[in-house]
Amino acid sequence: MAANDAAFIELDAVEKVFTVRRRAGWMRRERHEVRAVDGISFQVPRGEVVGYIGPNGAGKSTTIKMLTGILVPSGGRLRVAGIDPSKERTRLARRMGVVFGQRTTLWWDLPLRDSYALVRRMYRIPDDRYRHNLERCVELLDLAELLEVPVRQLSLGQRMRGDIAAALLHDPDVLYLDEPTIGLDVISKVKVREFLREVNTEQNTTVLLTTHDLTDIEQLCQRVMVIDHGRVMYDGSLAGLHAVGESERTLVVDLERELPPIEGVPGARTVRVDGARQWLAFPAAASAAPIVAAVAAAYPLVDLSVREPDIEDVIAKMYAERSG
Ligand SMILES: Nc1ncnc2c1ncn2[C@@H]1O[C@H](COP(=O)(O)OP(=O)(O)OP(=O)(O)O)[C@@H](O)[C@H]1O
Repeated sequence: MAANDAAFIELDAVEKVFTVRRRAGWMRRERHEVRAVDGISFQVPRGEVVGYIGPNGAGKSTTIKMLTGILVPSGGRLRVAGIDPSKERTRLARRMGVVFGQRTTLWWDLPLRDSYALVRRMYRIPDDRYRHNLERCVELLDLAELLEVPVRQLSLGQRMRGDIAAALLHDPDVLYLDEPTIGLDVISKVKVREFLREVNTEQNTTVLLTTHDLTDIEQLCQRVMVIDHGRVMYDGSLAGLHAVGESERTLVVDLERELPPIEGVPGARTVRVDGARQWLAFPAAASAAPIVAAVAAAYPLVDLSVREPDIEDVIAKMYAERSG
C-alpha cells in the first residue's frame, strides 16, 4: 500500500459552521450559528466502501460537499488522496465521481450519448478508455435502449443509472454517492448495487455513500458510520450496529381469520394486530425459519413476509440503548 492508501480520505476534527439570519420579532434579525459538522475525524483506506448514514439534517451532505471541494471547512483538516479539496478542486475532480440522487449532473436537453461525449471532453478521457468504460456501463446498467433519449424524458431510475455511468467514465479513484437508490424500483436497485460492487472489486474504487436503505448498506458496505448533529456516533460493521441497537426484524403474517395475538412463539413477540394480519418482532441476527415454523404449526396461515429493520429504527434503538 502506498503511503496515503491507508488514509485515502482523511478528516481530522473537521467543522462546518453556517451563519443564518433568523427573524426575531417584526424588524430584527438575529445571527445564528448552525454547526452542520461539529468536529468529525475519520480515515478511509483506498478501496473501502463506507455507508455514511444518519437522520435528516445530521451533516452527511455537508461532509460530502466538503470532500468534493464545493464547501470549505470552517475548521480542521481534510484531505482526499493527499489533496485539499477546496484548494485544488480541479485537480481532485479528475479523480472523483459524484452522484446526488436528487439532482442530475447530466444535460437535461441532451440525449445520454451526447452528455457522455461532453463528459469525455471535459475530462479528456482517452478514446480507448472512453469506449471501454461506456460499453461496460451500457451493458451492466442496461443503458443500450436509452442512449438516444433526452435526459428529461428518462424515468428517475433510468436517469440515476445514466448519472452513475457519467460519474464513472473517467475512472475516478473515489466515488461519492448521495442516496443512489432513492426512488428506484427493485430491479434498478439490484442493478445499481451489482454495478457498484463490480466497480469497487475491479478497480478498487473507494466509495462513500449516504442512504436510507439498509439493503444498500448490507450489500455494499464493509463499514458504516452513523452521523448525528454533525458528529460520528458509530463507526464499525453493520453487524456491530445491529448489536448496539439490538435491532429487530418483523415477521408479517396473514392468518385465515382474525384471531387474538399470536402467543407461544419462542424468540418472537407479537407487536401489532390489524384484522387477520399480525406483526411479530424478533432479533435481526436470528433466523426467521424456526419462527415461521412455530407460527405455521399452530396457526392457519395464508401468507407471510419478513421485513428488515430500517435505518431509522436501528439508529433510534442505538440511542435508546445508550441513554437507557
Ligand atoms: N447552506 C446552508 N446554510 C445554512 N444551513 C445549512 C446549509 N446547508 C446545510 N445546513 C444545515 O446544516 C445541517 C446539516 O445539513 P445536511 O444537509 O448536511 O444534512 P444531511 O445529513 O445531509 O440531511 P438529509 O438526510 O436531510 O439530506 C442542517 O441543520 C441544515 O439545515
